[in-house]
Amino acid sequence: MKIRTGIGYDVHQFAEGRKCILGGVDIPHSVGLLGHSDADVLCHAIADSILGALGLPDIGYYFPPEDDSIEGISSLDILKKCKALADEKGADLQNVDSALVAEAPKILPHIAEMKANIANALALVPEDIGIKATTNETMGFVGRKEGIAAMATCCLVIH
Ligand SMILES: Nc1ccn([C@@H]2O[C@H](COP(=O)(O)O)[C@@H](O)[C@H]2O)c(=O)n1
Ligand SMILES: C[C@@]1(CO)OP(=O)(O)OP(=O)(O)OC[C@H]1O
Repeated sequence: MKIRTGIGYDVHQFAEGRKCILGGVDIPHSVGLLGHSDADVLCHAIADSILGALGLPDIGYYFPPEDDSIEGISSLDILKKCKALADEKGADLQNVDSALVAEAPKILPHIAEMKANIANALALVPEDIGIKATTNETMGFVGRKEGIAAMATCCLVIH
Protein backbone atom coordinates (compact mmCIF):
# COMPACT_ATOMS: atom_id res chain seq x y z
CA MET A 1 0.00 0.00 0.00
CA LYS A 2 1.28 3.47 -0.89
CA ILE A 3 0.05 6.80 0.45
CA ARG A 4 0.44 9.54 -2.19
CA THR A 5 -0.17 13.28 -2.17
CA GLY A 6 -0.64 15.64 -5.11
CA ILE A 7 -0.63 19.39 -5.73
CA GLY A 8 -2.43 21.47 -8.33
CA TYR A 9 -2.50 25.15 -9.24
CA ASP A 10 -4.47 27.13 -11.83
CA VAL A 11 -5.35 30.68 -12.79
CA HIS A 12 -8.13 32.04 -15.01
CA GLN A 13 -8.68 35.63 -16.01
CA PHE A 14 -11.96 37.51 -15.76
CA ALA A 15 -13.81 38.40 -18.96
CA GLU A 16 -17.08 40.08 -19.85
CA GLY A 17 -19.92 37.85 -21.00
CA ARG A 18 -18.66 34.69 -19.29
CA LYS A 19 -20.05 32.75 -16.35
CA CYS A 20 -18.17 32.59 -13.05
CA ILE A 21 -18.30 28.88 -12.30
CA LEU A 22 -16.40 27.68 -9.24
CA GLY A 23 -16.73 24.15 -7.91
CA GLY A 24 -19.60 23.67 -10.34
CA VAL A 25 -21.57 26.59 -8.88
CA ASP A 26 -22.60 29.41 -11.22
CA ILE A 27 -21.79 32.35 -8.92
CA PRO A 28 -23.51 35.64 -9.76
CA HIS A 29 -20.81 38.21 -10.62
CA SER A 30 -20.29 41.17 -12.94
CA VAL A 31 -17.68 39.24 -14.95
CA GLY A 32 -16.95 35.57 -15.53
CA LEU A 33 -13.89 33.42 -16.13
CA LEU A 34 -12.27 32.95 -19.53
CA GLY A 35 -11.35 29.48 -20.80
CA HIS A 36 -11.86 26.81 -23.44
CA SER A 37 -13.75 24.82 -20.80
CA ASP A 38 -16.19 26.32 -18.30
CA ALA A 39 -12.98 27.78 -16.76
CA ASP A 40 -13.70 26.37 -13.31
CA VAL A 41 -10.30 27.21 -11.87
CA LEU A 42 -10.99 25.35 -8.61
CA CYS A 43 -11.88 22.05 -10.32
CA HIS A 44 -8.82 22.38 -12.58
CA ALA A 45 -6.47 22.72 -9.60
CA ILE A 46 -8.12 19.74 -7.90
CA ALA A 47 -7.90 17.68 -11.11
CA ASP A 48 -4.17 18.36 -11.42
CA SER A 49 -3.60 17.44 -7.77
CA ILE A 50 -5.27 14.05 -8.34
CA LEU A 51 -3.40 13.43 -11.60
CA GLY A 52 -0.15 14.33 -9.86
CA ALA A 53 -0.81 11.93 -6.99
CA LEU A 54 -1.50 9.20 -9.54
CA GLY A 55 1.77 9.94 -11.35
CA LEU A 56 -0.13 10.77 -14.54
CA PRO A 57 0.21 13.65 -17.04
CA ASP A 58 -1.64 16.88 -16.33
CA ILE A 59 -5.13 18.10 -17.24
CA GLY A 60 -4.07 19.43 -20.67
CA TYR A 61 -2.96 15.93 -21.71
CA TYR A 62 -6.43 14.48 -21.13
CA PHE A 63 -8.35 17.63 -22.14
CA PRO A 64 -6.30 19.52 -24.77
CA PRO A 65 -7.26 23.19 -25.20
CA GLU A 66 -7.07 22.59 -28.99
CA ASP A 67 -9.87 19.99 -28.85
CA ASP A 68 -13.04 21.63 -30.21
CA SER A 69 -15.18 18.74 -28.95
CA ILE A 70 -14.61 19.75 -25.31
CA GLU A 71 -15.38 23.46 -25.74
CA GLY A 72 -17.41 24.56 -22.71
CA ILE A 73 -16.97 21.20 -20.95
CA SER A 74 -18.12 21.13 -17.33
CA SER A 75 -15.07 20.78 -15.13
CA LEU A 76 -17.07 18.46 -12.88
CA ASP A 77 -16.84 16.01 -15.82
CA ILE A 78 -13.06 16.51 -15.75
CA LEU A 79 -13.11 15.51 -12.06
CA LYS A 80 -15.18 12.44 -12.94
CA LYS A 81 -12.49 11.44 -15.46
CA CYS A 82 -9.83 11.84 -12.74
CA LYS A 83 -11.87 9.60 -10.45
CA ALA A 84 -12.10 6.99 -13.26
CA LEU A 85 -8.31 7.15 -13.74
CA ALA A 86 -7.85 6.67 -9.99
CA ASP A 87 -10.14 3.62 -10.10
CA GLU A 88 -8.11 2.17 -12.99
CA LYS A 89 -4.97 2.45 -10.85
CA GLY A 90 -6.62 0.92 -7.79
CA ALA A 91 -6.31 4.22 -5.96
CA ASP A 92 -8.72 5.35 -3.22
CA LEU A 93 -8.95 9.11 -2.97
CA GLN A 94 -8.98 10.10 0.71
CA ASN A 95 -9.46 13.85 0.72
CA VAL A 96 -8.98 17.07 -1.19
CA ASP A 97 -8.05 20.45 0.24
CA SER A 98 -8.02 23.70 -1.71
CA ALA A 99 -7.81 27.48 -1.56
CA LEU A 100 -9.19 30.14 -3.86
CA VAL A 101 -7.54 33.56 -4.06
CA ALA A 102 -9.99 36.20 -5.29
CA GLU A 103 -10.90 39.76 -4.37
CA ALA A 104 -14.43 39.04 -5.61
CA PRO A 105 -16.93 37.46 -5.79
CA LYS A 106 -17.58 36.53 -2.19
CA ILE A 107 -17.10 32.78 -2.13
CA LEU A 108 -17.94 31.77 1.45
CA PRO A 109 -21.75 31.64 0.90
CA HIS A 110 -21.27 29.11 -1.93
CA ILE A 111 -18.78 26.74 -0.33
CA ALA A 112 -21.32 24.15 0.89
CA GLU A 113 -22.75 23.74 -2.62
CA MET A 114 -19.27 23.63 -4.15
CA LYS A 115 -18.20 20.89 -1.71
CA ALA A 116 -21.33 18.86 -2.51
CA ASN A 117 -20.68 19.11 -6.28
CA ILE A 118 -17.02 18.15 -6.00
CA ALA A 119 -17.71 15.32 -3.55
CA ASN A 120 -20.37 13.96 -5.92
CA ALA A 121 -17.97 14.05 -8.90
CA LEU A 122 -15.24 12.26 -6.93
CA ALA A 123 -17.52 9.79 -5.08
CA LEU A 124 -16.50 11.31 -1.75
CA VAL A 125 -18.53 13.01 0.98
CA PRO A 126 -18.51 16.80 1.47
CA GLU A 127 -16.49 16.40 4.69
CA ASP A 128 -13.64 15.03 2.53
CA ILE A 129 -13.44 18.29 0.57
CA GLY A 130 -11.76 21.42 1.92
CA ILE A 131 -12.34 24.78 0.25
CA LYS A 132 -11.13 28.11 1.60
CA ALA A 133 -11.17 31.57 0.11
CA THR A 134 -8.97 34.55 0.71
CA THR A 135 -8.41 37.89 -0.95
CA ASN A 136 -4.94 38.93 -2.06
CA GLU A 137 -5.21 42.10 0.03
CA THR A 138 -5.45 44.17 -3.23
CA MET A 139 -1.96 43.12 -4.37
CA GLY A 140 -0.95 41.71 -7.76
CA PHE A 141 -3.21 40.47 -10.58
CA VAL A 142 -5.70 39.01 -8.15
CA GLY A 143 -5.70 42.22 -6.16
CA ARG A 144 -6.42 44.19 -9.36
CA LYS A 145 -9.41 41.86 -9.94
CA GLU A 146 -7.94 40.55 -13.20
CA GLY A 147 -8.57 36.92 -12.31
CA ILE A 148 -8.78 34.13 -9.75
CA ALA A 149 -6.10 31.68 -8.61
CA ALA A 150 -6.70 28.28 -7.07
CA MET A 151 -4.49 25.69 -5.43
CA ALA A 152 -5.32 22.21 -4.26
CA THR A 153 -3.83 19.16 -2.61
CA CYS A 154 -5.12 15.65 -2.27
CA CYS A 155 -4.22 12.40 -0.57
CA LEU A 156 -4.88 8.94 -1.99
CA VAL A 157 -4.01 5.35 -1.17
CA ILE A 158 -2.86 2.96 -3.89
CA HIS A 159 -3.40 -0.71 -3.02
N1 LIG B 1 -13.30 36.00 -2.52
C1 LIG B 1 -13.39 35.82 -1.18
C2 LIG B 1 -12.38 36.23 -0.31
C3 LIG B 1 -12.55 36.04 1.03
N2 LIG B 1 -13.68 35.46 1.50
C4 LIG B 1 -13.91 35.28 2.96
O1 LIG B 1 -13.44 36.43 3.66
C5 LIG B 1 -12.51 36.04 4.68
C6 LIG B 1 -11.45 37.09 4.88
O2 LIG B 1 -10.67 37.21 3.71
P1 LIG B 1 -9.24 37.97 3.83
O3 LIG B 1 -8.64 37.90 2.48
O4 LIG B 1 -9.56 39.34 4.25
O5 LIG B 1 -8.45 37.22 4.84
C7 LIG B 1 -11.97 34.70 4.24
O6 LIG B 1 -11.53 33.92 5.30
C8 LIG B 1 -13.20 34.10 3.57
O7 LIG B 1 -14.04 33.54 4.55
C9 LIG B 1 -14.64 35.04 0.61
O8 LIG B 1 -15.69 34.48 1.01
N3 LIG B 1 -14.48 35.24 -0.71
C1 LIG C 1 -9.54 21.70 -19.31
C2 LIG C 1 -8.96 22.76 -20.21
C3 LIG C 1 -9.40 22.43 -21.65
O1 LIG C 1 -9.01 23.42 -22.54
O2 LIG C 1 -9.57 23.95 -19.76
P1 LIG C 1 -9.22 25.53 -20.01
O3 LIG C 1 -10.51 26.26 -19.86
O4 LIG C 1 -8.48 25.73 -21.26
O5 LIG C 1 -8.36 25.86 -18.72
P2 LIG C 1 -6.81 25.78 -18.34
O6 LIG C 1 -6.77 25.64 -16.87
O7 LIG C 1 -6.09 26.94 -18.93
O8 LIG C 1 -6.20 24.46 -18.99
C4 LIG C 1 -6.86 23.21 -18.80
C5 LIG C 1 -7.41 22.75 -20.12
O9 LIG C 1 -6.91 21.46 -20.36
